[in-house]
Amino acid sequence: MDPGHPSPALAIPEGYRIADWTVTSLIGSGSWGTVYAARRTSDAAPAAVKFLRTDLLTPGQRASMEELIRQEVRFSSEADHPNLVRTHTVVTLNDPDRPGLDGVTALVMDRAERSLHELIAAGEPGTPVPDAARILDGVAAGLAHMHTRGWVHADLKPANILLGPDGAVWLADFGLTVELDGTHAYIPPMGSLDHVPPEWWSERTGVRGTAVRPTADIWAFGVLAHQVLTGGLHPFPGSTARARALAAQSYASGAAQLRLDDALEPQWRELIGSCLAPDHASRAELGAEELARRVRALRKGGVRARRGLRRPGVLAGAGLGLAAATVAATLVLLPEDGAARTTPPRPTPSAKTVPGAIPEDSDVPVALRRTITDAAKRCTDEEVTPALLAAMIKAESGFDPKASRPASGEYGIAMWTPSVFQAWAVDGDGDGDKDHMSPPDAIATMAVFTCWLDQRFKDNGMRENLPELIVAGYRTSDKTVIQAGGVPERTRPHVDTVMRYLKEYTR
Ligand SMILES: Nc1ncnc2c1ncn2[C@@H]1O[C@H](COP(=O)(O)OP(=O)(O)OP(=O)(O)O)[C@@H](O)[C@H]1O
Repeated sequence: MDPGHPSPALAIPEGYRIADWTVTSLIGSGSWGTVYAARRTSDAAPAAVKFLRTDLLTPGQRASMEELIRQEVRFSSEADHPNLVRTHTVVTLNDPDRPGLDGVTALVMDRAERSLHELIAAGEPGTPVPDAARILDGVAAGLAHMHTRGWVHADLKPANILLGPDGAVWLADFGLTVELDGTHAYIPPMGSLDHVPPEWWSERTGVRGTAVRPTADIWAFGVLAHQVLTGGLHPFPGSTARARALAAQSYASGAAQLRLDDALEPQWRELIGSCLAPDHASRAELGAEELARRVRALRKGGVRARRGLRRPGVLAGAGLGLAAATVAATLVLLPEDGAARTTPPRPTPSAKTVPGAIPEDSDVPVALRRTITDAAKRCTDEEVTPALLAAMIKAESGFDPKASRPASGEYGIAMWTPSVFQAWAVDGDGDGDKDHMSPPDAIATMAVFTCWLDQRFKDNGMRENLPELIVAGYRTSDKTVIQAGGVPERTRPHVDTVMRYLKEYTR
C-alpha cells in the first residue's frame, strides 16, 4: 500500500528536551511521523526521535491514525530482538506553551545510518546492494521473531528496513503491525502497493479493513529480496506500482509466468519463487522460520550476480527512478504531474472520448464535465465512460461536493469511505494531495476503482451487464458481486437508478 505523501514536518526546536534526550536535527518525514536526530543528555549516545502527530488530520482520519499510532507505540515498546529497531522510551509531550507539540507522541529509538531504500537508491540497478545476503539474513531473522510472537509486520518494504552502526539491520515502522487473532487480523487498507500479496486485492473488505496473514510478510520479503539482489528491480513488470500489482495478480491467477531477473543465482531464485508463490497456502508452507533458515544458509554460500543475462527490469519505488516496461494491464494511471507513465496496450485513451461522452444538454454541472471526462480517460476499458461516471455520481451525491452520509461513513461527491479512498487515492487535480472531499480527486479515484472492478468481474468470467456490476461493486464490494454472481438484490434499486440516469446520458 502506498501510504501516501509525507506529512509536513513537525518543527522541533534544536535543543528540545524529551526525557533524557536532546533533539538535534531533522532526519525526515513519513506518512504519519517526523523523525529527528537526538543525543542522550548524560552520555551523548545517538538516538532518533519519531514524533507522531494527528493534529493535521480530519476527525475521520484521526480515529484510524490514532489506532495506528497506538499500534506503533505498542509494538515498538515490545520489540526485543537484534533485528527489530529498539525503542528506549515513549513520551506524550506535555507542552501547553507550544500548542503544535502538546499531546504529540514521541518514540525515542536507536538511530540508524540510513534505510535500505536509500542504500538501494544509491546503488547500481542490476547489481546486488553491498552486503545483500547479510541484510536479507537480518530481515528474515527479524521477521521470523515477529511471526513466532504472533505478529505480522504488514508493511515490509525497503524504506522500513533501517541500517544501523556496525552492520545492524532493523525492521522498523510498526504502525501497521498486528497481532494475530486466529489465522489473520484486519488492518486499514494502507501500506505499499509494491509489496502486498495478490490476494490482498480480492480480499479487500471496505470499511473493516483488509485481512492480513503472516504470508503477506513472506510475499513482501520475496519482493524485497528481489530488489536487494538486483539493485532495486521489482519482480513484476510495470512502470507504476498499480501496473506491477496488476502483473502480480495476473501471475497469481495463472495468466502469466513469474519471470524473475535472470541475474539471480539459482538458489536465490528458488527461494524468492517460494516467497512469491501465487497463493497464500503455498507461502504458508514455507513459513518465516524456514525462510530465515534458508536465507542464513544462502548467506553462508555468498551472493554473486550473474551479469549479462538480465531481462529489462523495472525500478520500483519513489526516488529509485522509473524504467519503461509494458504490461498487459488496461488500467491507465496518470501520475500526479500529469504525464503518462504507462504504455497502455490497447486502445488509446483518447479513442473513447466520443462513445459515452456527456451530452451537452444533460443536467451534469458544466463545471464537472471536464473533470469527469478526464477521469474516465484513466481507464481504457470500454465500460468506464464519462456517462457512466456521471450517472454514478448523480445517484451517489446528486453532484454535491459536500454530500455526506455519516451513518455509513461516506463523504463527498463520490461518497467515498475515507479509509477505502486512501487505498486507491489519485491526485486528480495535481495539487499535491489526495482528498476525498475534492471533486477532481474523488472522481479520478472513482474512475480508477471502477476500472479495477470492471477488470475483476471480467477476470471472473462475468461478461454480461458490466456497467450494472460496476455500479453494484462500487456500492458494496467486488467480492459481494462475485459471490452473488451478479447484482445483489439489496443493491438492485440503486443500480436501477444509475442505469436510468445512464440511459438519459447515452440516448
Ligand atoms: N530510527 C531511525 N534512525 C534514523 N532514521 C530514521 C529512523 N526511523 C526513521 N528514520 C528515517 O526518518 C524518515 C522518516 O521515517 P518514517 O518512518 O516516519 O517514514 P517512512 O518510513 O519514510 O515513510 P512511511 O512512514 O510513510 O512508510 C525516513 O527517512 C527514515 O529512514
